[in-house]
Amino acid sequence: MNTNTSDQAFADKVVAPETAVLRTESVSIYYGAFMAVRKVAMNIPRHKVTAFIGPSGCGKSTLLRCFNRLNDLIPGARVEGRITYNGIDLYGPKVDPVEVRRRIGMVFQKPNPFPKSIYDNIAFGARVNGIKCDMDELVERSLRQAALWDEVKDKLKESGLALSGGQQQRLCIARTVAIQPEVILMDEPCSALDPISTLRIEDLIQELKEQYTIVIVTHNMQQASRVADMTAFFNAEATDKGNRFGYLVEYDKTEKIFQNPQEESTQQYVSGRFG
Ligand SMILES: Nc1ncnc2c1ncn2[C@@H]1O[C@H](COP(=O)(O)OP(=O)(O)OP(=O)(O)O)[C@@H](O)[C@H]1O
Repeated sequence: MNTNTSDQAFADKVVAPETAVLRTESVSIYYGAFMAVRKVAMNIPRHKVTAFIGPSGCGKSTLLRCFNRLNDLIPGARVEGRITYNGIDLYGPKVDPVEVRRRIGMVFQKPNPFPKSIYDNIAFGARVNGIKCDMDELVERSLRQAALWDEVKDKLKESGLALSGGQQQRLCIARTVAIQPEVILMDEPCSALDPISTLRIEDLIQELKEQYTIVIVTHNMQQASRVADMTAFFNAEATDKGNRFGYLVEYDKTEKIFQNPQEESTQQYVSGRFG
């Protein structure tokens, strides 16, 4: 196990702390007594795409969910160590998790539009989050940002559920950007989509990073190499009790992870030899 990746000084060399939006300091994550993720120290840079890769069960989604406190909703889940967002302790006593989720949005594996019109999919979330503006303008701007406007502009009153899977996922991205977050977390956003829809979402991710910081979990190695500026490789290791905990093996520029990784296990994983 690479001990550097639990060391803050090392994390600060990979991504300078002043350029980081999110920062984990020796973060371990538990479900009850089970430690799912062990001692992660990493900085997520602003206006870049960071990919989390690694075999199933190594804790990628668990860590991602902690970035917007979605794990709070799972009984028994808890975080040890510190996660900061723009220098503020995300789990501090004065921090409102609802506000955290407004600033740090999430797009899930399976597109999950509301059973409402395309228009209301965007307007509803914006209203609930107290955004007061010209709603027509916000709907158009968000759909344009999600590269969906041209396909839906003539049917805004139709159900979001009537769209194709790829369109639904772009609608979910439009809904997320409408709330004007700073960070967008994506948990395998293309795994339920066909290759063409996948490429559209990947193009969209490239455009969105101009304005947002993106963290994406993906099992698709080519996707990570295509979209991510930084890549974190996680793996799982067995404990004496037979449990497996996830840990960060290596985190660096995507090019380095794919072409010249430091750790042998990273090399094996990115070349498809395990996982
Ligand atoms: N709600 C939960 N309650 C208890 N254990 C959980 C829960 N969610 C995840 N785990 C456990 O935490 C560990 C990490 O799971 P997680 O889903 O974060 O991994 P992952 O790397 O994202 O996997 P995958 O690539 O398969 O999605 C696994 O052992 C999993 O069984």
